[in-house]
Amino acid sequence: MAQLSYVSGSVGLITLQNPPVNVLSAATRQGIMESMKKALNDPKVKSVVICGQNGVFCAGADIKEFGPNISGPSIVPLIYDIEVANKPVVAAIEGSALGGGLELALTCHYRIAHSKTRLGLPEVTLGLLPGAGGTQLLPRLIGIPASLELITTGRHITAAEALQLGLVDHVTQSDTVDSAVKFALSVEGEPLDSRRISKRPCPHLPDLDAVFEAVMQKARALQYSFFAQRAVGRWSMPSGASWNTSKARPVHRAAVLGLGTMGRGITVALAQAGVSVVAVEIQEKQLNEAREHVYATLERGAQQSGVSPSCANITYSHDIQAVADVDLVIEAVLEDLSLKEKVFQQLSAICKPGTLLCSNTSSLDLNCLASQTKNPELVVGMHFFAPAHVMKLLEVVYGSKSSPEAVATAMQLGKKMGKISVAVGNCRGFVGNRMLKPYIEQSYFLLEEGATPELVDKALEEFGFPMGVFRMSDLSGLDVGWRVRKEDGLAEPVGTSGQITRLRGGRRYSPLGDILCEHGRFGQKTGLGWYQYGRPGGRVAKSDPWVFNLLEEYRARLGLTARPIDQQEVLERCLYSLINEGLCILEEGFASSPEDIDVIYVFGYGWPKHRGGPMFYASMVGLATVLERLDHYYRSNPDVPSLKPCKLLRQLVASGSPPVHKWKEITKKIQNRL
Ligand SMILES: CC/C=C\C=C\CC(=O)SCCNC(=O)CCNC(=O)[C@H](O)C(C)(C)COP(=O)(O)OP(=O)(O)OC[C@H]1O[C@@H](n2cnc3c(N)ncnc32)[C@H](O)[C@@H]1OP(=O)(O)O
Repeated sequence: MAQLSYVSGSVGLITLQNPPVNVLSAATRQGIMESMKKALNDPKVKSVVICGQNGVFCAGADIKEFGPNISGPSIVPLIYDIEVANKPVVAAIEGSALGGGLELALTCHYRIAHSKTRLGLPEVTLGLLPGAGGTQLLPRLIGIPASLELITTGRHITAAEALQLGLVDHVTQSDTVDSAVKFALSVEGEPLDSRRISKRPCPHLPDLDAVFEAVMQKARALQYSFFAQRAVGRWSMPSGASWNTSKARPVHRAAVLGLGTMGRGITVALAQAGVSVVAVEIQEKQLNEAREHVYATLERGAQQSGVSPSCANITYSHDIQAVADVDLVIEAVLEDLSLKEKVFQQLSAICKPGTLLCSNTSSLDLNCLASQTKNPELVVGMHFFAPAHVMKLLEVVYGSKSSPEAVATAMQLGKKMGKISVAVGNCRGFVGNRMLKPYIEQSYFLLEEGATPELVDKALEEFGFPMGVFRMSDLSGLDVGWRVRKEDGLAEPVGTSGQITRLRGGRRYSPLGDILCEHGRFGQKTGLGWYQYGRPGGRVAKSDPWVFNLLEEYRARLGLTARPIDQQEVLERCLYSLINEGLCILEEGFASSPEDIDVIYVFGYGWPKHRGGPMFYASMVGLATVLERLDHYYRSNPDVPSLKPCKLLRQLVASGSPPVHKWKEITKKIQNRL
């Protein structure tokens, strides 16, 4: 299970031999112990290299051995013997060094890693803590903050990151064992005291309490998120109706109308949930493409999950009459009010009595759609997020006439589809997209004032978003928002000369996004947006000098002087304006609790889970701080209403900034007064 051989005259090479990933079984530990003893007692051996067979160093403890009766030698004396050895011991790390495998490497005096190696302490993912020295050695080598992060998340890191952290001494692209042997030869006879990690002092941190507090905050945010996720299932409506008092109807057969990207994803999600689906698309070509796409997606999903595909659950039609006998219809046609109104008139005439009519609209007024039907109480929004069969979030939107039973049914169906469903009121953009508006608006204003897309995205990505606002906009398509702005009468042609106006209806407006669209730059789909992607459909964002020139010319045309903008300003302006909008939504009663908003942001908009969500984050930062910063920015930007702190924020601060779960009392008081 571990073999000692001799190489290059004076190097004892110990090879772990426990395929496939050289776990530290009893026999392997025994083998390492005996080989080590032999090598250290052999006067010919001046240094030792430890490596793993078949390109893998060691994946840690043998998980199969876990239990009350572990046999074989304990790991602790084994690692102690390596560290106190009077000959240099070098770990030749390739493949994986995980858990006990990394701890074994940490007891060696030097670590040489191949560039493709992954390292980590994943014990936490198995409900354990590193017990073979990792918690003591790692902080002494790479410091407390980085160690805490690795130990509490179990994250695997690359060799490059390990080198940067000081976890390994050298990274090689060539043969790892050869490199380690050469390295061992070069350090033979050198003093080893400074190489014994356990002898090093733990690095002193002046702000140790703050570091631990930050970790505790993360833990609090994750615990909050856990309960928030469960709380949203206990939905309620301003009328007082709730999950407690409303019964969902069974949905055995559903229809999806319109088989574009969203309709296809919804069809897949329904079929996977075991619901029989009638998929309707009036355009023959689009219908055939959708059928193939849905089939392929279901096949792929079945292969991954090991269950049989649910294609038999779906029938396709190009005739809207096919929806006549379903229990529920989800309309997913183009985002065009007059088209959707017509569809709702037709559905109301065709469907059997009692059929629930749902719209996947992301922004249109649900009441307008409901007013086209004979039974507006049966109309609700089911706002899915793309790709609909993957994304966890579903906003269930109730209009002014939606019945509690209709909401209960949509919530229940969402649950059956594996979604985290949140019931929200019918305001423009509902909850998620409404809050996104000031966030995007601020990012444009920051560009006007001197920032670059890179600077803004970096700040947001370091905060924890998977993508900054510009990268995200490029991914979702810049033309989508442009179409809405044109319909709203906001986007006007800018051209290359003449006056650019930055005011619309008395409030500041940035036409930067419109200018990009006028140049045909719609984001990844056209290969050009805020970044360049090499080709239409390209995924890798690269800085684009064209955008920098555009920003310079734009500022010059408007007489704006670029100023330095730091990450803190980016975060404060983008995040606090988004938070402020969320508080307005609570104040107006379109979301029933801060947890609803937080769950929407974590599961639909990439808000980092360890920061709880925008409402929880605001309470962590301190509501008084958020208020003070918004006041500050609003004073210097009085034409930007989204920076004006809302009544609820002022009221919360005046009430001593209570914790999130107590906000409801204050929201109720404000709503009663309205
Ligand atoms: C005495 C103990 C001293 C100290 C104790 C410290 C605590 C620990 O070490 S806890 C264990 C920590 N390690 C892990 O969590 C690693 C888990 N493994 C992996 O992450 C991956 O397997 C991998 C090492 C990254 C390799 O991935 P891949 O190449 O995709 O192969 P797999 O199919 O996942 O694995 C191949 C084969 O090996 C089995 N296996 C992997 N790790 C372990 C393990 N730690 N214990 C037992 N078995 C392991 C895996 O089940 C596969 O086996 P099959 O029979 O083919 O299913």
